[in-house]
Amino acid sequence: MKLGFIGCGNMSTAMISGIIKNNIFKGEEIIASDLFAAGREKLKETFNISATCSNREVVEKSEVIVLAVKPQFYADVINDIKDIIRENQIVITIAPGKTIQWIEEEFDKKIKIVRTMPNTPAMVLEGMTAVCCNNQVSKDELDYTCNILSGFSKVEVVSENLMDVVTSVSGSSPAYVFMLIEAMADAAVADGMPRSQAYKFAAQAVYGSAKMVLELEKHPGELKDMVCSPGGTTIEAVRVLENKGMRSAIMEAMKACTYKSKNM
Ligand SMILES: NC(=O)C1=CN([C@@H]2O[C@H](COP(=O)(O)OP(=O)(O)OC[C@H]3O[C@@H](n4cnc5c(N)ncnc54)[C@H](O)[C@@H]3O)[C@@H](O)[C@H]2O)C=CC1
Ligand SMILES: O=C(O)[C@@H]1CCC=N1
Repeated sequence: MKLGFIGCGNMSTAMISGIIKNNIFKGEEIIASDLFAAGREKLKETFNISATCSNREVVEKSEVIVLAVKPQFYADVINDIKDIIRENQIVITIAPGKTIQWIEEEFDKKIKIVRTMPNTPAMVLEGMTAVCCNNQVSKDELDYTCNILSGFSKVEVVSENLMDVVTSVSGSSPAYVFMLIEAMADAAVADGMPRSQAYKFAAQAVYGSAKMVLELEKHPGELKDMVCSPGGTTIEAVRVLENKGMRSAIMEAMKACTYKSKNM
């Protein structure tokens, strides 16, 4: 097996889906484990991968292993597999707050660790993943890992001290954006638009706006000014958003998120 996943939840599903769709690996080259049969059977049927209840089997059979369980289960999972992990295997972590130093200490041996922070837009192949690694990982091995991650996301190598900020700005941020879309749709519904149409209009506006920032290479403030006609409608909305503290609310929320990631 090329790739193994421990945990068959949301992130594993998103990652495996993209990796197979983009022909990085075939289903037959992937194995995944979960304590619960429902999760692993679903992945097995959907992607034609191998599935097992044994985390140790995943480690025995895989070149690269993704630890895709919640952070509070990392210690137990590592404890279960640490005696059979091999020096030539790469361990990919995706949990917030779990530093490379903490992971090395839990394994208690020299292993290759690539710490990452992906996000759920991976489900539609539009993820964003930050990556850093320990010095057991060679340049070629890091490139190989980044290529796997590129199956479902854009990938950028960052220094480890930015990983908590990454959690806030891309790992968790889809939740804030969904809240924005929900609020926009609620307002449209309040003014008479059918709900399904409201989600479509709100989501397409967010999607197109994000695309403008990425592709036009203009400052977001300039793009905002292009929408605001003098004496027009948009500046009225902007005035109310400033008055209600939209920017400050987002900054405070993200500071709380980063703090939590640092102190998990
Ligand atoms: N959901 C998100 O937006 C993101 C999540 N993450 C991180 O990814 C990791 C996975 O998150 P999700 O996929 O959302 O969680 P999830 O709860 O959907 O999936 C985790 C899976 O692990 C299984 N599991 C629990 N203990 C296990 C054990 N001892 N052995 C084998 N399997 C076990 C659970 O049954 C579950 O199916 C977490 O560390 C999370 O913080 C990272 C970026 C984004
Ligand atoms: O909420 C969480 O802890 C995870 C990490 C990033 C997104 N979800």
